[in-house]
Amino acid sequence: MSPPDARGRGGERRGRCQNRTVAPQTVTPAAVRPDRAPGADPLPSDGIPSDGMPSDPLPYDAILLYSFGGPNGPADVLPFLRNVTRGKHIPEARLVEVGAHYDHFGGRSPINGHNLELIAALHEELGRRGVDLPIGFGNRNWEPYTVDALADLRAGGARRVLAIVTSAYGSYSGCRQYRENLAATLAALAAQPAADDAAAVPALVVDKLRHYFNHPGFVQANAEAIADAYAALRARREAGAGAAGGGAGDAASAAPLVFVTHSIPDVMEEGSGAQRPSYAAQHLDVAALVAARVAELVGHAVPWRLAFCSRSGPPSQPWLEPDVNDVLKELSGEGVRSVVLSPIGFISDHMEVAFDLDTEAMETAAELGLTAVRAGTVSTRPAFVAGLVDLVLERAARERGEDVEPVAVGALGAWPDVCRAGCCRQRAGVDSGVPAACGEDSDPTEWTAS
Ligand SMILES: CC1=C(CCC(=O)O)c2cc3nc(cc4[nH]c(cc5[nH]c(cc1n2)c(C)c5CCC(=O)O)c(CCC(=O)O)c4C)C(CCC(=O)O)=C3C
Ligand SMILES: [Fe+2]
Repeated sequence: MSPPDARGRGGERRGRCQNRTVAPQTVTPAAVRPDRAPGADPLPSDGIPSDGMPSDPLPYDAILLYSFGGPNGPADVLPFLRNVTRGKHIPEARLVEVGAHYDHFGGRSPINGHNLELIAALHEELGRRGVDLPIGFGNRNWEPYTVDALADLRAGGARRVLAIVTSAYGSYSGCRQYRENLAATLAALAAQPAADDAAAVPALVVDKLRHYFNHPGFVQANAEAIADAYAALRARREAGAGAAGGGAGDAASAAPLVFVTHSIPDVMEEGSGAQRPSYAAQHLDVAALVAARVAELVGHAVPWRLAFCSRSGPPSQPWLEPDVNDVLKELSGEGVRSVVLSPIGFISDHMEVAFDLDTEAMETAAELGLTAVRAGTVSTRPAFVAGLVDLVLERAARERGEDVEPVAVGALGAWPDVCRAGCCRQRAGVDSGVPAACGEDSDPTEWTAS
């Protein structure tokens, strides 16, 4: 295997002082707590929601699971990559490199399958609460496309749709990019039927669910997945303890927790922080919460840090650091023998997780002689799914004019239902002029296809 520098990750960027580097942190159970009273947990650990959450979805008559998309077979890989990178100044060599990641997995991404599983789980949880809503599935970059999903929902009678974006955090990539694509989709949808009988086509209004990284369901599901990973690590160390000698279980307890998320360019990080705490600040907040909850679940403090993966763009452009592979080297240099990796930036095991973590970072760990266990994503864990349904019903209640407080944990507060003017620009302070739906700075006609 080639060294990490040859893979274009880390080498050229090390020591660049303008890069944002997130410092290592340690948290004990007492150090960081959710900012709510004990006993007021709206989501108990079994993931079954609290009493008192209304179960009326009106005014919404449909949900859209709105995601990134990924190739469904080898022939899709290059056209998908061209869709993703159009106008983004990603070097051609990077496209070839990323295309090869998909080749390792039969030319397909697991992302669409995972999103379909999430939809099934959402249907089940809604059903448990007596709610029957159609859920469409649409992607920004590949089939099934959002325009078809919304056209289907409209044909089925939907008039007001709540979009659940599969990105938990706010940044251009996880927020405004989705809103820009949605505005374009709604414009296309509005144009589509006009040729036949415009007057007969009802308006379709689409709202977007607020970011949910600091919702208790997301925090709880991540903590449970990490606690499972610590149990797996302990079992592995104990299985090897005969050869290695005593104390292996203790070594597993002390294993640091490395949270991993998608890197973004520094300018995008600045843009994400213009109206609300930035992308990196959101991750640091939720990481502290999750680590505190993990400490409760596993019964000991867990030292943690935040690392980044999946950097692209030219080497001259600074992106958030440190890279996960560099963090593994650093930990190894500090004498650490085992680690838990938690892909807290992603809600399911798609290609970034399958390749950048399970393949590449695991190779780095193996080279260093580190025992590494990768925690699961929130995926269809009950706490996460119930949390999303709570968020949908909570938003519906507010849209009906009811006085329902948005639920959030941590220090940053709930994200606004409607994005603030100028939020999550691609470059801090630069208005690209591209219309974006579902924001205070959106023209209302941009989230209405009529
Ligand atoms: C913050 C963030 C998320 C999390 C939020 C969210 O979930 O939306 C995310 C998710 C994803 N990113 C994905 C794939 C890709 N991202 C790329 C490129 C980029 N991502 C960026 C950021 C993010 N990306 C950025 C700043 C770029 C540079 C170009 C640009 O400014 O847009 C490229 C181009 C090649 C490369 O450069 O790697 C690909 C192929 C897939 C699908 C994986 C699959 O197929 O399973 C998913 C879920
Ligand atoms: Fe990406």
